[in-house]
Amino acid sequence: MRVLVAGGAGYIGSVVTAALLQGGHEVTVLDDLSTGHADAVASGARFVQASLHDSGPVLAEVRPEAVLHFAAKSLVGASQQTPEEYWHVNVGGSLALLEAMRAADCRRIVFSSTAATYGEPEQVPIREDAPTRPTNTYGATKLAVDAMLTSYAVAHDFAAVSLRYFNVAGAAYGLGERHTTETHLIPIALQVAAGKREHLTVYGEDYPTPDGTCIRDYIHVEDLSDAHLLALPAPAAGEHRIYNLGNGTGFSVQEVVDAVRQVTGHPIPVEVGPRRAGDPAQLVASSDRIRGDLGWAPKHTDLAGIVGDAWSLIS
Ligand SMILES: NC(=O)c1ccc[n+]([C@@H]2O[C@H](COP(=O)([O-])OP(=O)(O)OC[C@H]3O[C@@H](n4cnc5c(N)ncnc54)[C@H](O)[C@@H]3O)[C@@H](O)[C@H]2O)c1
Ligand SMILES: O=c1ccn([C@@H]2O[C@H](COP(=O)(O)OP(=O)(O)O[C@H]3O[C@H](CO)[C@@H](O)[C@H](O)[C@H]3O)[C@@H](O)[C@H]2O)c(=O)[nH]1
Repeated sequence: MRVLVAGGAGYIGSVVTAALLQGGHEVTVLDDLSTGHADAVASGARFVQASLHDSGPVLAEVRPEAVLHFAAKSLVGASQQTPEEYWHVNVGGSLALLEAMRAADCRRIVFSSTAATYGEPEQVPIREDAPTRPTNTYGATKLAVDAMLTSYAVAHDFAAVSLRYFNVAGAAYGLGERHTTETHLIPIALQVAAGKREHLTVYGEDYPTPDGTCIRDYIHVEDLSDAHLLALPAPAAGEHRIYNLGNGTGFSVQEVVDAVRQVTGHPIPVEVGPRRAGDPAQLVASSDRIRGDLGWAPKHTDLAGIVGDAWSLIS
């Protein structure tokens, strides 16, 4: 397939770009490099530096058969400080991309949605039919794009899939997390192990969880990438599917820190700070729907293995 990968210079998009190339697809990456890196784009892909808001001419020229849409602002904490940026990029940018697709007669899309669309869950593991009540602006913007995709499927015959990722981690194809200002738990803990930071701050230990720290479901980026390749051809025209993607096992912040200590052999000094605004206590996925529909199954479910793959790029 001839595909356009929006946000393909970022962490997850660059891994999926490498997998698409390996699968024989023809790939153009569109990315404004606001948080991505041109050198993360695999050499077999064409790279165009452009914003989602200016995607019209790019799609008109490339004429892709499908789009994989990773481009977004994606930090829970920052979305509470500068919500306008999140609405502008995530919702305004996605609308511009969908309109560029319509103009180029491209109606197949896989979108990076998130566990943050659910908010504080009533039940774990979280299924796709759980209530969506985001506790932060980031989740609200992603939920708005999910709704946009349903409308475009109904009104404009789009074939769409929203993949609601839980916490993505690990590395593949020599590509890992590389954010200029890192905010994610595992890379920060690894930076402490590598001596690049003095300590890790745990954001709250008064949550209603067994050890008081937040619980998340960590999914390996390679398993996530497999899901994209399965999802790409799956929906029919007029269909919008939603799939959760996680391992189905929750680990607390404390357990992640312990795994990093074990994998790296370094002490990880920890300070306890206040809660981070917008963080739900517990997010754990049920991925039964994608397992049943598409036969997806994660291969890397062991936390130490996921941490070890990320560490191998740093150490
Ligand atoms: N990392 C996670 O744990 C996680 C979990 C759930 C969902 N997601 C979603 O997955 C996607 C990829 O996340 P990531 O961790 O790889 O983030 P990332 O920041 O590494 O990648 C995002 C990419 O999009 C590009 N981009 C941002 N705004 C753009 C714009 N207006 N026009 C063109 N390009 C733009 C950035 O330059 C970057 O290369 C995001 O949509 C994110 O919301 C990530
Ligand atoms: O220095 C740190 C960094 C994080 N945390 C905690 O660790 C957990 C994980 O945080 P982080 O790695 O920042 O990921 P999330 O905020 O859970 O968000 C990720 O996972 C979401 C899905 O669950 C995605 O939607 C987001 O895009 C992605 O950034 C949270 O409880 C944080 O409070 C700390 O205690 N200290």
